[in-house]
Amino acid sequence: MTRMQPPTTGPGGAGRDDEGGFASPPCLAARIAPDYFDPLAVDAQQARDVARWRKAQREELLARRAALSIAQRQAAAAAIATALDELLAEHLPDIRGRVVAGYWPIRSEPDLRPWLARLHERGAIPALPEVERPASPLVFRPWHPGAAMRRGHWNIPVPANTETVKPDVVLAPLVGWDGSGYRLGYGGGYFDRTLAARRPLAFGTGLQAARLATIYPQPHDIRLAAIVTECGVQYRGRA
Ligand SMILES: Nc1nc2c(c(=O)[nH]1)N(C=O)[C@@H](CNc1ccc(C(=O)N[C@@H](CCC(=O)O)C(=O)O)cc1)CN2
Ligand SMILES: Nc1ncnc2c1ncn2[C@@H]1O[C@H](COP(=O)(O)OP(=O)(O)OP(=O)(O)O)[C@@H](O)[C@H]1O
Repeated sequence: MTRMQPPTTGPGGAGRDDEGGFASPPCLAARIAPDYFDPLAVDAQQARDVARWRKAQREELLARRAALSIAQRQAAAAAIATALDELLAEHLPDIRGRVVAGYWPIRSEPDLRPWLARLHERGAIPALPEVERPASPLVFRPWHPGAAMRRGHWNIPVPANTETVKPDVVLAPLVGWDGSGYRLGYGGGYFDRTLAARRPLAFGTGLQAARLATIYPQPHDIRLAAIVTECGVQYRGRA
């Protein structure tokens, strides 16, 4: 995995190589104990620089996305849904009984609820994520069109039921993405924590215009299985 410095590395950041000085890098540690995360395994200055750079990128990408028309967003969502069908057919030809986690769109995210509704008709079990506890992995609850909802963390609507399911596939909405399969989200680290704890197939969904040269992957960032935009499948990981 390539680790790069952000462009704004300050004093004490560039050239230091603190990674590898610990017996167990955090990516392996997370497999042993999913909640384990060692902030000392990365250079503190570099981690701060990356966090600052990501915050600025998020703001710009979110502002650009918000400026799109509803028609542009709907066209993008329809094209993303077509590419997702292609990916699902490759990975899970029989979708019946499989749990597919989407998301309830916020902040101009492509609305893939119609796609989830079609999967429901085909016998799959759609699910939506919920932040049940801050700084913990997401939980997933079954959902179907018309299901009763309530407001969750950040006011995001979540299914009112208290059941939890284990997704076979998880859609991870992208604020930004890069050609190596890495994702920039809203900065809570929720998807990374979720994917570290369990390994469902994770497909990133977002706009082509949200592509960055790199997101400067950090030890906690987990590569997605695929990235899908309105231009089709943009990244495929090795199975
Ligand atoms: N539609 C949708 N639902 C989703 C997600 C998503 O990305 N999209 N999530 C995907 O994970 C989860 C919610 N993610 C969240 C991510 C960050 C924060 C949050 O509190 N952000 C802080 C900034 C954090 C920081 O920069 O340190 C904030 O904006 O104040 C809340 C929820 C679950 N549901
Ligand atoms: N596996 C993990 N264990 C503990 N903390 C983590 C883990 N993954 C990420 N974090 C924390 O979350 C913070 C935010 O991570 P990051 O910038 O990658 O968020 P994001 O992927 O954009 O957010 P989200 O997935 O919620 O949309 C990191 O600085 C890190 O401290």
